[in-house]
Parts: sequence; structure tokens; C-alpha cells
Amino acid sequence: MSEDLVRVQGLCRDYGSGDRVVHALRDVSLRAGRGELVAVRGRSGAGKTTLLNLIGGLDRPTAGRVWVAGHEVTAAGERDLLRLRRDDIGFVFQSFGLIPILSAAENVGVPMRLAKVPAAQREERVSVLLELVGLGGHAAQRPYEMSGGQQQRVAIARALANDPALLIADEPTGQLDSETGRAVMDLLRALVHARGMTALVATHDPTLMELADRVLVLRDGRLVESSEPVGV
Ligand SMILES: Nc1ncnc2c1ncn2[C@@H]1O[C@H](COP(=O)(O)OP(=O)(O)OP(=O)(O)O)[C@@H](O)[C@H]1O
Repeated sequence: MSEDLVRVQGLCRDYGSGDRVVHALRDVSLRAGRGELVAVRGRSGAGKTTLLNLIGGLDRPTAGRVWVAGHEVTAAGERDLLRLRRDDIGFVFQSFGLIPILSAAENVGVPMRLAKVPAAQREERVSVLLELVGLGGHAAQRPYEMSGGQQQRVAIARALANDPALLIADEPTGQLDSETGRAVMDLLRALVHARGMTALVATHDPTLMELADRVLVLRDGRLVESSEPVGV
């Protein structure tokens, strides 16, 4: 077994059919090592979300294969996919995706409830995670009582709840101003490196690229570049 946490081979995803077919991903192959923060860059429509959704088992490819932590995502049945998404992968989305009626602490606790973590252990871990993202004093606040940057920090804490090996973040700073976005990316990088997680982060923002260990560039569904980040 190699040290790669993520392996993608010949991935294709078409949407629609006939004259209206869109080749969202065309024969994409890549690897991401354990503990690596990989940025995925590309214009709107280049295929970033499609790629991340396929790696995270949220969608099925037209062709090609994906492995995460030694499991073949593309061969997994629904039950195995649920387990993989619950235990091995944390997701962070542009729109935060918090449950509005739940407090910050309750939102962070959701994945642990699904994984049937006992209440006392859950509460302890929730407070550790909120401290970790700098929101120790905000446990009881609901999403609408927090800023965008704070909501994204809650979402990051939630993504870490089950200590995943892989963090997938799709435009995590897309709804934040540049200063807040930079702070959220700094936090993500620090967490990824401290915990030895692998992270795949889609972003439009060139200024965020320098925080990545490696940058992948997608153009019209093809991987056109895989490089060291500029400025490092
Ligand atoms: N459900 C769908 N049905 C049809 N076409 C789709 C669907 N989802 C995505 N596409 C198309 O696939 C291509 C890739 O889309 P994708 O969302 O992966 O790009 P992206 O790089 O993430 O873009 P953005 O930065 O705007 O989020 C685009 O041409 C898009 O219009």
C-alpha cells in the first residue's frame, strides 16, 4: 500500500446525454498524500465541485475509480458510502450548511450523534472542537446570531467531529470577505497539519493558493496542471 490517502484514476463525469451532454470531468487522475493540503483551482464550471463530490462519494462517475483511505469509493454500495462519509470524510461547503434551529454546539455534535457517540463523550469533544476553532464562548449561539466567519468555523468543527482522515472543502471562503477568508484558510491549514489530515480545497481565490502544499488546476474538466504553490 502506498502512502496516498486519495487516489483517482481516469475519472469522467458526464451530465445529460446526446446533443446536450456536458463533459464536466474528462479523464482526471491524481493522488493526494497523507497530511497534504491540496488546492483545486479553476474557473467557474471547470469541474471542481464535480471532482470533490465524486471523491467524497456524494456522486457517481460516468467512468473511472476513486480510493480513499484504502476503500474504493466508486465500488461502495450505499451503506458503505454512508459509513465512509460519516467516519472517514469531513465536508465543508461554501454555504456552511448549518442547521438553523440548533446551537453551535448542537451543530458540531450532529455527526457524533449519527455515529452514536455517548452523550458525555460527545459533549466533551464538542467543547474541545469549539475551542479549537476559536469559538469556546459561542457554544449556545445559533447560526443567525453569528458572523459568516464564525459560522464557517462551526462548520469546520463539525467536519472534524469524527476525526476524519480526509477533509473536503468546496469554496469554504466563497461567502466571506477576503480577511475573514484568509483567517478561515489559515485555521484549516493549521488544523490539517496538526492532525495529519489530508485536505482537498476548491477555491477561485489565487491569494489562498499560497497556503496549499500543492495546487491542481482544472480547465474544462481536465487536469491541466499540478504544481507547487506560487510564492512558497
Ligand atoms: N447537475 C448538473 N447537471 C448538468 N450539468 C451540470 C450539473 N452539475 C454541474 N454541471 C456542469 O458541469 C460543469 C462543471 O461544474 P462544476 O460545478 O463541477 O464546476 P465548478 O468548477 O465547481 O464551478 P463553480 O466554481 O462555479 O462552482 C459545468 O459546465 C456545469 O454547468
